[in-house]
Amino acid sequence: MSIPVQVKRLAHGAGLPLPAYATSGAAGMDAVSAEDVTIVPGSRHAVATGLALAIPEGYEIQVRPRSGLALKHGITVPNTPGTIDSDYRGELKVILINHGTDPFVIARGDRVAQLVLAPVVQATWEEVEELDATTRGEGGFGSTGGHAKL
Ligand SMILES: O=c1ccn([C@H]2C[C@H](O)[C@@H](COP(=O)(O)OP(=O)(O)OP(=O)(O)O)O2)c(=O)[nH]1
Ligand SMILES: [Mg+2]
Repeated sequence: MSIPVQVKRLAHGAGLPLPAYATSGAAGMDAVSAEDVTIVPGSRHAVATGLALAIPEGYEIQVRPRSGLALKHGITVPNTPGTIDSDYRGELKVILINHGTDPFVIARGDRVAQLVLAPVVQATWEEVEELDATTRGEGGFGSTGGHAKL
């Protein structure tokens, strides 16, 4: 299933490929950098994509890390999954952080993250005095234990 999403190339995005699915079953479209930039160990950068979007109402785009960059270079998205709201018309940027030991060199055109289109359900609060009882109750944060019963 696919739905149309409007995309506008900004001036510095000219000539770059649009985010694309690498295979027919890919969940995410790989987005490319519109800039040459080096991220030194421990630092962050909002990488320009040269793109602005109009995502249909009722959907969002999630910005997720690429596992290859995470495994090989310690490069990830600190706010993962980044949220691109349907009403955002500014430039889509990919925030990256270098958890590795070496400077990470990005060249314009490098695929830096993946974009996943996802449906959004908004909540309306229904405030109550009492919540229903459950088996879990207030237990959380490891309350069910950690070791599998072998
Ligand atoms: O990785 C990201 C995350 C966000 N955005 C843009 C699109 C999104 O719609 C907007 C706001 O993002 P978010 O709500 O995560 O940030 P905020 O810190 O809450 O800022 P704001 O007050 O603008 O909502 O910034 C990006 O381009 N890349
Ligand atoms: Mg916000």
